Amino acid sequence: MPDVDVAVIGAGAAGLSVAAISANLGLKVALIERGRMGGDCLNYGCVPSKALLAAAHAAAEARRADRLGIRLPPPEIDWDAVRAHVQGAIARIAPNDSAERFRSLGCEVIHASAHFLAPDALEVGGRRLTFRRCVIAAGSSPLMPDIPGLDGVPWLTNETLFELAEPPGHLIILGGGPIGLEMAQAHARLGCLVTVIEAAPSIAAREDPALVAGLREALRRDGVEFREGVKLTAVEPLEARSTAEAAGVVAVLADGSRIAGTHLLLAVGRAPRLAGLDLAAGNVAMTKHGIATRRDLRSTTNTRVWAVGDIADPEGIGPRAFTHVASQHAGVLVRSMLFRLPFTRVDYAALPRVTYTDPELVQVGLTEAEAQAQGIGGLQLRRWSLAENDRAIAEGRPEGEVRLLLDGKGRLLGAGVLAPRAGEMAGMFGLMLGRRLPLSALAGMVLPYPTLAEAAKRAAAEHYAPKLLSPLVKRAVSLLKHLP
Ligand SMILES: Cc1cc2nc3c(=O)[nH]c(=O)nc-3n(C[C@H](O)[C@H](O)[C@H](O)COP(=O)(O)OP(=O)(O)OC[C@H]3O[C@@H](n4cnc5c(N)ncnc54)[C@H](O)[C@@H]3O)c2cc1C
Ligand SMILES: NC(=O)c1ccc[n+]([C@@H]2O[C@H](COP(=O)([O-])OP(=O)(O)OC[C@H]3O[C@@H](n4cnc5c(N)ncnc54)[C@H](O)[C@@H]3O)[C@@H](O)[C@H]2O)c1
Repeated sequence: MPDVDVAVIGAGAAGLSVAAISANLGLKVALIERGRMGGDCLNYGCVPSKALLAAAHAAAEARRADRLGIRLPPPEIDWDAVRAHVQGAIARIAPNDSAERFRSLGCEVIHASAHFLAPDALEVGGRRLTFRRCVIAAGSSPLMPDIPGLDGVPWLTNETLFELAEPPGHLIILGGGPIGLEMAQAHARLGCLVTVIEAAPSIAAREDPALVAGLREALRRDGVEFREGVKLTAVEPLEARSTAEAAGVVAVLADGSRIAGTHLLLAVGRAPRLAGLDLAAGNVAMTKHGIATRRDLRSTTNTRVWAVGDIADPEGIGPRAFTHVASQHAGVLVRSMLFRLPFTRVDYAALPRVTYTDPELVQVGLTEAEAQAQGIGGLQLRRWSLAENDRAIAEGRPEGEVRLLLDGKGRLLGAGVLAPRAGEMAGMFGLMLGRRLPLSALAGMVLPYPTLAEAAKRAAAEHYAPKLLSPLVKRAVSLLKHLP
């Protein structure tokens, strides 16, 4: 008999969900974590980043309150108190992810590193643990770019950024993806100088360029400097010239320019945490993106093994590093691994992405560029500007836009939004795309007035407006008016 029914490697968002469901269904579960319970999202990712952004947004709100007739003095940033807020948010959520909670659910929680000994056995803290099924949920870590000089300078990643005892004087951020952009705005609004260096021609290159342009402008207003489409060729240490001056880093760019900063944040993507798992001993195939799985998240080479969360590389669609993907994966695993239901597959067609800047950038489904790359013809775009949304006007924030992408038959392919708190609209688009609802469902929805989400409804209604006001319809109405 194996020691456990399910061995879960990693207690981050993905591993915790799988362990909780398996234990609740009465299975014998070992949950193995070598670091902090809760993984990246709780300790070094979503929670601290959103808590820091909340403080930054409060400072920005105080600075721009005069647009509403409220004059406030410039906000004073108490860095220690901001850090206490960030750590307090983590501490408040931590009990949900704690070893105590998972023990109370019936899991054996083991604080150790796990690696494979055989296709049905792990070594965990010097002990051989045999399993019926193993779920690899070891996550991802920051990708280390190959930059000359990096060994000789101090640098930060999301694992160390939230522990800074003092605010950075000038934060240089390498990478203009969601981590880079969120942290750029957070630090700029908290009073730091910030420069973002992005090697690709544009920040957030995967997103709709029209919405990215609006976001870039908003971040510039906060004081963020951008260097896009230029590579970093080297980094050099910057010696402090006096005790009053901070030491730091000089970024040398391919165009010859040099940017001197106090801190360097690396935010150039993620790498799967494959090292040390000894996957060969477990007969588990990997790719450079993670554990090679089928679309039901089962290993392509070891039928006892599944992978979830950032480390899973499902064939044909690849990994996605989001906490909501980790929970989607857990749902797939319940059906595929526990209930053995056939035809269970991961599908990202309705997956929302939100960059939690202010305004927030949302994309659900395809962007225009992605649809064109797939060869989808007859594309139509329906837009509604937040400048024409009553709530946005009332709040003095008429900025941003909703962009709905439709196919030739008027079916929704994707939705992009730039607006304050736009993430709150993402679920609505996810439901539309996930359930393949017709566009008329959105256009005919009764939404509370005044809300920002009405901009989405108006964009959808734009699709029907020409038909509704056509000469044929007008003629029909003029005939119908004669009826009693
Ligand atoms: C700064 C930042 C902000 C983010 N913001 C968001 C956001 O707003 N929304 C969103 O959806 N996503 C966000 N993400 C992404 C999100 O954090 C990840 O997608 C999510 O944490 C992945 O969960 P996971 O369980 O796959 O991996 P992890 O959370 O990394 O957990 C894996 C765990 O496995 C452990 N482990 C690894 N190897 C072993 C081993 N051999 N033995 C034992 N234990 C092991 C690790 O210690 C770790 O705790 C953010 C990420 C970052 C970095
Ligand atoms: N709001 C959210 O949901 C959220 C927030 C943060 C992170 N995340 C997740 O974490 C993942 C990782 O985030 P990320 O921002 O580190 O990665 P990313 O891969 O999304 O973006 C990295 C950026 O760095 C650029 N880059 C790569 N190498 C470079 C170099 N040498 N010099 C300059 N630029 C370079 C890339 O072109 C890209 O724009 C995201 O893809 C996302 O899945 C999500």
